[in-house]
Parts: sequence; C-alpha cells; structure tokens
Amino acid sequence: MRTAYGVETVRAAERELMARLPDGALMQRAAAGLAAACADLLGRVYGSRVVLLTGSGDNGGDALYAGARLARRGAGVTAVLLSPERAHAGGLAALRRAGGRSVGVAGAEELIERADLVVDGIVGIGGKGGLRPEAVPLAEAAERSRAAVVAVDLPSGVDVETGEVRGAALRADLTVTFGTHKPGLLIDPAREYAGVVRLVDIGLAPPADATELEALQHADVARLLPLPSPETDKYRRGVVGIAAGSARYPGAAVLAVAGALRGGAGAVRYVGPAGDAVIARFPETLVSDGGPKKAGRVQAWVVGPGAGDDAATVAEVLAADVPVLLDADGLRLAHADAVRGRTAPTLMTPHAGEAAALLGISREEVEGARLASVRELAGRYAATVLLKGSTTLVAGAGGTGAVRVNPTGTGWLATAGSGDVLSGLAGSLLAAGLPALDAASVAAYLHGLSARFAADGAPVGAHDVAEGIPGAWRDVRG
Ligand SMILES: NC(=O)C1=CN([C@@H]2O[C@H](COP(=O)(O)OP(=O)(O)OC[C@H]3O[C@@H](n4cnc5c(N)ncnc54)[C@H](OP(=O)(O)O)[C@@H]3O)[C@@H](O)[C@H]2O)[C@@H](O)CC1
Ligand SMILES: Nc1ncnc2c1ncn2[C@@H]1O[C@H](COP(=O)(O)OP(=O)(O)O)[C@@H](O)[C@H]1O
Repeated sequence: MRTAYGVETVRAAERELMARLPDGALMQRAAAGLAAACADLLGRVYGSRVVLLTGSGDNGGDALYAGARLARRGAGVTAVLLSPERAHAGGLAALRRAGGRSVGVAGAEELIERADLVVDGIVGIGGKGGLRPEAVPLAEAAERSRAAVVAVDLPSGVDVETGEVRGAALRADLTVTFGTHKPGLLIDPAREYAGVVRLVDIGLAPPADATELEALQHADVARLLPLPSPETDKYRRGVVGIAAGSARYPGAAVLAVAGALRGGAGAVRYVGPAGDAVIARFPETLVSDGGPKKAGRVQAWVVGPGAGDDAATVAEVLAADVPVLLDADGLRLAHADAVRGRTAPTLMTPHAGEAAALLGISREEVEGARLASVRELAGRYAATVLLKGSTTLVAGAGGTGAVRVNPTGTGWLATAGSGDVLSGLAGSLLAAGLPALDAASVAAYLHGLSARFAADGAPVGAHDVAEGIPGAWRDVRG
C-alpha cells in the first residue's frame, strides 16, 4: 500500500527522528537523494547549467545543499535567492564552498531559460497560499525553458494537504519528495504539476493510524480479489442485481452487466426495460420481468446507469437490506434520507458533475477540491463514495478515515459508458462480499488497468474496457 500523510503528521515524525540524529543529518539525507535524482535526470552533470530557485525555508536549504553536491561534480550552479537575507545560511555557505554562486531575482528569467536543470526550492510543506507575486515570473520562465524542472518535496504553489491549486504554481517534470508521499502529490490538479514523483527514504516512520491517503498496489488488490473455493457454488460466490438501462439507453444496461459478469459474482440478475438487449449480448444473465423485489435473491444491487426517471425502482432497491451501489440517475433519484437510513452499506459513484449537483456547488469546484468533496459527500450521506474523474477517490462511509486514491487511472477511460462498466464491476465485488471501501477501490483499480491494457496507446470504447477486465485480474494475480 502506498500511503500519504498530512503536514502535521510529517512534521511530528520529523521531530521524533531529528531528536535521534546529529544536527542537519536529515537535511543531508534529503539533499543527497535530491542531488542523485537531479544527476540521473541530467545524465551528464559535468558542465551542465543548474539554477536553484531558493526560498527562505528548509525547502530552499535542501536545494542549496543538493546544488553544492552537483557543483562538486562539475555543474555550473546558480542559486536565485527570493529572500536573500533569509536564505538557509548553511546551505548557501556549502554552495559557495563548492564553487556555486548566488544572485537575486533580477535577471533570473534569462538564467532559467538557458539552464539545463531548474530546481524548485521556493517552498515545500511550509508554503502558505499560492506562489507569491515575485515567484510567478520565475515559474513562467521555467515553463518556457527547455530545462528539466525538479521540485523539491512538492511543486511550489500547490496545496500539499488537498491537491488544490489556486493561482500560479511551478510545473515540474520530476518531484523528489522526502520520507513519505503527501496528499497533494497524488490528487489532481496538483498531481499534474508534480510530474513523476520519486520518494527518497530519509527514515521517517509516521504512525499508520494517521494515514490521510492510501493507494492500493497490485499485492493489495491480489489479496482482496474474491476467488472461488473448491466447494463454492454460484450463490456462495454472490449474485448481483442490476437495475439499469431504459428504452432510450439500453446500452447502459448491457455495459453494467458486462462489468458485473467480470467482477467475481456467481450470477448476474437484470431487471429493467433493456432485457432483450442484455440477453442478446450476454445469454448467461438472469433476466426477470418484475421489479427488484420480484427478481429473486441478490447479495448486492446496482441501480441507476441509464435508468431515466424511474424513481420507484431506485426506492425499491434502497429498501433492500443488502449492499446497494447508486450510480448516474440513481444518484439523482435517491432520497437522501432513504440513503442515510440504510443499515446495509451504500456505495455512491458520482462523477464530478453528479457530485456537484448533490453538493449544490459547481463542477469546477468539485474538480478543484476533490478530497474535500468526496469526504463531504461520504459524511452527508453516511455512505461510501467513489468520486470518478482524473483522480478517482474513495471515501469510506462518514468520510473520516483514510481516503483511497486510485493509481491506475488513465485518460483513455474518459469515454461514454465506461462508468457503467465500473458500476457493474463494483456491484459484483460487493455481491462477492467485499466491504464497500474495498469493492470500490478494487473495482477502480481493475477498471483503470483494463483500460490501459485495452487502449495500449490508442482509443477504446467502454465495451473494450469491460472485455479487458479478465486481463487486469490475471495481471494483478501475477
Ligand atoms: N519534513 C521532513 O521530513 C523534512 C523536511 N525537509 C524540507 O523542509 C521543508 C519544510 O521546510 P520549512 O518548514 O522551513 O518550510 P518551507 O516549505 O521551506 O517554507 C517556509 C518558508 O517559506 C516562506 N513562505 C511560506 N509561504 C510562501 C509562499 N507562498 N511563497 C513564498 N514563500 C513562502 C515562509 O516565510 P514567510 O515569508 O512566510 O515568513 C518560510 O520561511 C520540506 O518541504 C522539505 O523540503 C528536509 O530537509 C528534511 C526532511
Ligand atoms: N481524465 C480522466 N482520467 C482518468 N479517468 C477518467 C478521466 N475522465 C473520466 N475518467 C473515468 O472514466 C469513467 C467515466 O465514467 P462516467 O463519467 O460515469 O461516464 P459514463 O456515464 O459515460 O459511463 C470513470 O471511471 C472515470 O473515473
């Protein structure tokens, strides 16, 4: 499991470690890791032109000590000091001893444009607000420049705790972060500013119960996948009910069933007006004519994809005492009290637009503040919430615990109907007995992986994503 921690937790772990180490040792570990990453990126250090954008805190100190290491290997290193009188004294002295020089911001843009490497040490976890005005032209010059940009700990200007970006921020090709990931490095829009993230181990050990974000890895998903035991039967594996599709959108039903069939449940029941389309494509589906109550036993329901205005079906499903996944029209038609009053788990899977409608804010606000939005929804509805989009997040019911961030997402998923596939897949995992947080995060993981494999660099449709799911399972199981 990859984990990320908030600033207070990181600082507490840092204090604890520093108390056991000689003065400055931690910064030296950080600077050594940073210099090694810069050297890798440069290829040839000797003769290269390196510019350090240096703020007034320890983040600038890291940049200066790393610059000293590069200068000792023959790089021409210039530190641009944003607050010359408050620059890290030890770091600046080390840089000068190694043959580096320092300048103020006047003329810095030209230096940046001619550099091979720009190191962003303006602010790290101590940054407040976005970039200050004097740093904005430097960020713009770095973007214009052909230099590689390496951010120290995190790109300056992004909100380390939330991934929000308000105003200008440095855009990095590589972020070298110390001790642990931070939430902002894993959540868009900040994640995009970070580029590739490289974690340098400096010996920090934050407590597990303070985890802010978790990202499942292959091994975690492999442990959670529901596998059939030798004595299993289709009912023990779980039966998932799909109430989806309409005369207008029969395809949503077909795609949700497609996802469900690949999710590990023993059987898929379908209720709704698209039975003929479903059976034509997937003859193994158990199609029933009545509503959800008459469909026979199910261990989890999926309701909503392409369902139109059928509020009665949504209410009927919500009254069932089994896990329920609410998606698309189901989110719009569900009564908030009916969701909150449920005793069995509820999983809601909105995209940003649907989340915005539920929260009464704009889509842009949700996209700019994904972490706060997913926690808020999970709190308001007492439900597990999977917020879809460029960074898919899953918050457990109540919204207070660690939020799961999906690491396999890809822009190729942004294609009509792929959300329907996800809902069926997650519903199937619920029916197989996974807790809602695991069902949602495993589904998002397999869904993203499947899209990556199916796309392989070229566009795909939602049905390709569904068909790629078995390949994603096999890859995860190794
Ligand atoms: N934690 C760890 O494990 C380790 C941490 N290490 C490193 O230390 C970093 C944290 O250092 P830090 O605490 O000194 O804070 P930092 O990010 O340099 O910024 C604070 C300074 O910036 C200023 N400032 C504030 N906002 C600003 C803005 N928007 N724009 C411009 N300036 C702004 C503010 O001054 P102000 O002007 O507000 O008085 C203050 O002086 C961390 O990210 C990592 O790189 C490693 O060396 C070792 C292991
Ligand atoms: N930029 C993106 N990067 C990664 N995944 C994305 C992106 N945009 C959309 N997705 C994913 O694509 C799927 C789209 O779902 P949804 O919006 O419900 O579409 P539909 O209703 O057409 O099925 C979701 O799984 C979402 O997370």
